[in-house]
Amino acid sequence: MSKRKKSTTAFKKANKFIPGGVNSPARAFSAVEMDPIFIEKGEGAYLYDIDGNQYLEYVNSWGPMILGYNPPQVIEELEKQLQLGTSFGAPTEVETEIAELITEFYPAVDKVRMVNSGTEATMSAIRLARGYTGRDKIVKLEGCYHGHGDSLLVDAGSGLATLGIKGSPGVTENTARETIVAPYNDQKAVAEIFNKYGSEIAGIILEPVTGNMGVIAPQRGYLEFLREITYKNGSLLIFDEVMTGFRLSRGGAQELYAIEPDLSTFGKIIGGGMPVGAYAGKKEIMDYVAPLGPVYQAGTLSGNPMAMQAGLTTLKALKKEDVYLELEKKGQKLEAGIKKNIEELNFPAYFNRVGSMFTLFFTDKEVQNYQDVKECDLDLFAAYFKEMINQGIYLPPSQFEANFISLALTDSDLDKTITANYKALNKLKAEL
Ligand SMILES: Cc1ncc(COP(=O)(O)O)c(C=O)c1O
Ligand SMILES: N[C@H](C=O)CCC(=O)O
Repeated sequence: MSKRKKSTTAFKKANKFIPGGVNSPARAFSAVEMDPIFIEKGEGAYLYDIDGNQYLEYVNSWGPMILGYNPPQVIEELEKQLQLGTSFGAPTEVETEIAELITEFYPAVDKVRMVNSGTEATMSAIRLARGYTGRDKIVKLEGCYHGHGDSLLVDAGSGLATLGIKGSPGVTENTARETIVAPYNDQKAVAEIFNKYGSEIAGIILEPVTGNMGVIAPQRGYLEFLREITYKNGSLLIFDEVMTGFRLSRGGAQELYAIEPDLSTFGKIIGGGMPVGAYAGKKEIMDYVAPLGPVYQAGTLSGNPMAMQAGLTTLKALKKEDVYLELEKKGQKLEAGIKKNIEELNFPAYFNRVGSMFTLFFTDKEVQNYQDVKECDLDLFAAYFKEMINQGIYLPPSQFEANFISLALTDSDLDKTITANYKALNKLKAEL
């Protein structure tokens, strides 16, 4: 890998004017003790930095770029919209079109409210759950990340897990007290919380398949259990599908596991690479939102036409018949290759994958919850990251994140990744 001198200079300058030099902590490369790489452009499965280096990449802008970078059909629609105007603060037909398309694939969804980020989506869903049930408490699961809304910044994954931040100053004790945390995949812990607080719980929010502590699938029966206990206690089940929506299947994790939540949140893919979020659910609950209902939520740029066009075009591309089969095939190939490497080298690593999301955990144990991820060898992860990036493979720079497979990846890209993975593990094995 050639030098990254320009990135280093750009990072130094950015640090003068931007806290930590980045506009989101997950980008800072803190856990891998490197300077972040400054990007010039993306094309298909590749990113190009300002020094002219090319990277085969698995971050997908943290999930949205399922079609790869710069998909021509999305660019074309964006260019058309650009000529018409970038924002009107008034309704456009494309907002209804995308909402209708979402309801087509999500039987649990009758109505959709668009916002500008996943954070806004989960924040608004929590407010709605509280307003609708007339209750204050929320249950969240350890290691799940739902953006940076106050109520959900407790034992969260992603950047907070990467930086070892348990909560955040600025979130009042009273707010944090209303959020009760349980370990992921632990039915007993949730049952105990409902035994104690059942009638006070507005809802439980979770990533149905986690990505923000790395990829972990729900154990058999776990989501069914959550559905039943919320139903019995009059609480809402909220699936945060910001990452998994239109990613694990067209109908997200709720289709994959055949569970209908009361509220769903979306983001990432539904904006096709433009800033977006959405919360959605059955008519009865969604009609509780203003202007029909008393729960207030608004946004100057909500339903922004550029974001809606990029999102709608992306979702239309994902309607094609074999798209998810193709993603699954790519996932299977990568999984088989990496697992073979681990086995051949007898390397202490554990591979989790659901559809086009995967994580290689640096532990010899099965990974089923946040505690298991925290016990991974994070130094070994950092060393692996460096070996991969030096071979031109750009992975998420934290053990507490998911890798994403895009449709732009070719067989030869996947072979290249498997070979790089072998070389990296082989080198690290010699140093263990
Ligand atoms: C599952 C999940 N929920 C919510 C969010 C917050 O989304 P955003 O970063 O767009 O605010 C993210 C990602 O950051 C996420 O992965
Ligand atoms: N894991 C986060 C979202 O999915 C990463 C994005 C961010 O916080 O910048």
